Formats: sequence, structure tokens, C-alpha cells
Amino acid sequence: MPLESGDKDHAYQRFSRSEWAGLRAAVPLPLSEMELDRLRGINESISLEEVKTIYLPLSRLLNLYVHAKQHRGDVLERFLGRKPSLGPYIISVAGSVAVGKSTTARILQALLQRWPEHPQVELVTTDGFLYPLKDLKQRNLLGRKGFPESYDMRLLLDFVRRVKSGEMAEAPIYSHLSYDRINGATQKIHCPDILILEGLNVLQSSIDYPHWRQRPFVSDFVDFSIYVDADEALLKQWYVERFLRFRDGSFRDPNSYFHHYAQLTASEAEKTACKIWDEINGPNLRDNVAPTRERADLILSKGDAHRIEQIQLRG
Ligand SMILES: Nc1ncnc2c1ncn2[C@@H]1O[C@H](COP(=O)(O)OP(=O)(O)O)[C@@H](O)[C@H]1O
Ligand SMILES: CC(C)(COP(=O)(O)O)[C@@H](O)C(=O)NCCC(=O)O
Repeated sequence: MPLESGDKDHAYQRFSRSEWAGLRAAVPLPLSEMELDRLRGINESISLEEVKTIYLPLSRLLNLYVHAKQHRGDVLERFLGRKPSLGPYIISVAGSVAVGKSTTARILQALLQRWPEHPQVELVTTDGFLYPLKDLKQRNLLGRKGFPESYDMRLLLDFVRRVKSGEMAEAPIYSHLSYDRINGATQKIHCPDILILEGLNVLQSSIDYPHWRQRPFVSDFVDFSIYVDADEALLKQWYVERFLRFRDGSFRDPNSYFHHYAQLTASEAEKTACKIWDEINGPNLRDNVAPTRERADLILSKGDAHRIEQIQLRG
């Protein structure tokens, strides 16, 4: 039997990796070769064993939640004599920089769109809602990138509100190459079945802003929230490793904002990455991101090599 943890308000059922893997038998759809190829394309270091053991049962759980929500919505609308709402089921994926939010979100997108009840699954990352680079510079926020104040929260909230009410909505697109929002480029979202919203601060709520008690937050529009967790030592290691890979890859592009880092030796690059972690991403994790963890409906805790060791499910 899974263990229970937390107080009454935060009660989670805790599953070890092997207990969770035992739920795999309940997943009726095996992965086809084409789907396996697509998953390999997301990230070549993802282990397919991890996909089958952890993410397939998770997609089954989410499928059941979406189904229940759609059905409950239908009942209520029928009872009230209204047309069923057009808005999608919204899943948020939160966690530190480099924990693997975007990889997790992309795996879930690929797995969830296999279900006939919700074939259209869109994925939006909140980095597009960071203020443009020139505004961040003007507001002296360059060293606070990823902190709540570096996002245009009003724009993000308006986006989520429109999506939830079934309207067409546009998300700005961020480029890690130029380290900036791409001028004029947007991702158009029109009534998907599911929207996955991935970002550092998607679990922030009015608790964090007592003076804004009356204002809605992105988290108010989310149906199911996931927090991807790992010890900070691992997070820093994954951040540094990714930075070193970028030094050998995208930083070499003359258009890269970090092109000057391509000239660094490996040990200089490692020092630079550690400094960015220690000055920006580490403090943001401790001050703003980690404190939101226990608000999530599901916490995925990773160990070495991104292996999920424990799953905590609310309820
Ligand atoms: N499940 C996984 N298996 C192996 N490597 C992973 C996995 N998830 C993420 N990574 C690696 O960890 C780093 C951070 O992942 P990413 O998804 O970019 O994180 P985030 O979006 O949280 O910043 C990347 O180098 C990525 O390749
Ligand atoms: C773009 C990010 C703020 C993440 O944004 P998110 O998609 O979580 O909204 C982050 O990856 C980032 O660039 N942080 C700034 C410090 C750094 O260069 O790592």
C-alpha cells in the first residue's frame, strides 16, 4: 500500500517507483514504433524504460482526470441548460530551472495526444511571457530572470483566461538563442482538448501576494498541477551540464546572446554556469519555486540521471 504523507490539507499518497510501475498494467494502449521514435526525438537521453514505468501510467491517470472533468462539466451544463464549455483541461508543470520541466511536458504531450478523447494537446511555456530583454534591462531585472517580477503576469493571466473560456489566444515565443522574446512571433491556441502550461512560477498564487487577494492567478485556471522535484545539488549539476553542452552547440552560433561563452575553456564555462546558478537560478528556486511544491496535485521526485524515485499524489 502506498504511504500517506503531509497534514490533512496536504495529504499525499506516496508511491515508490516499483509501486507506481505496478499500475502500468492498467494502461491499455501500448506504444507503437512511430510513437517510440517521436519520444526518442524529444530527448535522446530519455530512457524508454522510464517512459513506460513512470510516464505511461501518469498519462492514464491524467486521461481519467480529464474524462471525469469533461463528464462532470457536461452534467452541470445540462442541468443548468447551458452549452458545454469549450475550454480545455489545463495541466501545469512546475519546478526548478533544469529539472526537466520542458522534457516532462513534451513527453506528456506526446502520450496524452494518443487518447481518442483528447487528441489535441497543446504545450505552452511561460518563458514567452518574460518581459522583452530591453524592458528587463531597463527595469534592472536582468539578474532576476525567471523570478516572478520578470514576467508580464497580466499578459500571461489574460492568455490563460482566454484559453480557458474557449477563445483564440496567442502566446509570445521566447528564443533561448537570442535570450529574448521573438518580435511578432506567437503561438496560436484555439480550443485544444488539453493545454499543458510549463514554467517556473505556474504554482504561484494569492498566498504569495497577500496585497493582491482579489486578483486571480494562473493557478486558479489550472485543473491539475505537477511539480518536478530534485535535490538542489543535482539541479545545479544538470544546469551546468546543459550549459556545457550549449557551449559546444548553440553558443557557437554568432546570433546567440551567449556567443561569447563559446570561447571559454571547459573549466571557465563551468565556473560561469555555477555563478549563474548561485546568483539567479538557485536563489529563485529557494525563494519562489520550491515553496510552491506542496501546492501541486502531483510531485515527481527525481534522483540521479533524472530517474523518478518517488511519486506523491494528492488525495
Ligand atoms: N527524463 C530525462 N532523462 C534524461 N535527461 C533529461 C530528462 N529530463 C531532462 N533531461 C535533461 O536535463 C536537462 C534539463 O531539462 P529541461 O527539460 O531542459 O529542463 P527545464 O525545462 O526544467 O529547464 C536537459 O539537458 C535535458 O536533456
Ligand atoms: C527562461 C527561464 C527564465 C525559464 O523560463 P520558464 O519557461 O520556466 O518560464 C530560464 O531558463 C532562464 O533563462 N533563466 C535565467 C538564468 C539563466 O540563464 O539560466
